[in-house]
Amino acid sequence: MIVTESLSKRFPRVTALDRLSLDIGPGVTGLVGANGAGKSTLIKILLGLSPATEGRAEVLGLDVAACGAAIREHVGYMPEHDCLPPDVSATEFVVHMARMSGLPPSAARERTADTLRHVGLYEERYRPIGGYSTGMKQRVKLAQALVHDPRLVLLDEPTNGLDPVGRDEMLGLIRRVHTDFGISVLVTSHLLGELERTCGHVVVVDGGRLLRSSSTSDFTRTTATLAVEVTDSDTHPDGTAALREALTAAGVTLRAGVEDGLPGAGHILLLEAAGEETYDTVRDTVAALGLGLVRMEQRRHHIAEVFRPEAAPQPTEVPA
Ligand SMILES: Nc1ncnc2c1ncn2[C@@H]1O[C@H](COP(=O)(O)OP(=O)(O)OP(=O)(O)O)[C@@H](O)[C@H]1O
Repeated sequence: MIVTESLSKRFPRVTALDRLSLDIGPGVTGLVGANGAGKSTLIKILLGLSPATEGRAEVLGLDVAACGAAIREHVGYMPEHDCLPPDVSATEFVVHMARMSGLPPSAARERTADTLRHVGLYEERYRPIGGYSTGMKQRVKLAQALVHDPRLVLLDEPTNGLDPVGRDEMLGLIRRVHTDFGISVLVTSHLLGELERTCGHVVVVDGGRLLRSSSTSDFTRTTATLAVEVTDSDTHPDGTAALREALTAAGVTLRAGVEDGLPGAGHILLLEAAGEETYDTVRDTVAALGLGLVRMEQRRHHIAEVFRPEAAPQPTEVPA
């Protein structure tokens, strides 16, 4: 779907992309990176809207330097920033975008109705966009990216500004773009956690460079950490120490580091989650020691760990 070879983009004061080589196949792919990592710059180059300084890129087999218009015929784009006219309705705007993509009037109206229904805006479709919530505006932006039935959509921070419920709804819609319509998706975010749930593949960029590109399952396997907190008991006045010892003996790998900022941070053990069996081992070990299990949860990954792999909690030898 997308191939880049040593792609660079230099602005006078900053290198936004630095020899980035990617090969992204069909499906839903997440492009994750902190603000300024180069995500929007990459998207603009892929759409043929901004020339690269060096290197090359192909989208759907078309060279971005020569075939921008053809690429935009088959690729939908949801920009990051609010760019919607406040005085027109969602229907008017999306029909207009469909017409701009070359659809005849009747097809444009039909596709607009279908697409607005898909994104959950059917009831409000005749109201002016200016009165919409942030979530509704994001849906209009998604609808206009889908209306011309593209093969691929590039979604730039579609969950920006949304509350947790709005985020989940948007992520659900994005998954359905692929499952219901077979459209491939490249979606950017600065939050690794939300992309892990949505994407089959995750690409991480930092400072315009590729940090990592792998399937989400590989990613989760190598970074999954379980946080476990237990109570003390009369037999084990330091329940955490007793559990640490017992889990080490049971072959569970403990990770260094503490869960800063959480209540009872010093009493939380971090473990490498090797699979479902780790949950069973922890539950059985806690029960065998007669301790109370306060929490056992998969720790949300912190983006800093991915950007600075050396800062990630490493498996550690814990003295028995
Ligand atoms: N037109 C431009 N002129 C100069 N510098 C630019 C331009 N566009 C982007 N940059 C710089 O390039 C770097 C990458 O920006 P880019 O917008 O691609 O990052 P991003 O990962 O999309 O982050 P964000 O989500 O904050 O937009 C930043 O340092 C940005 O300031």
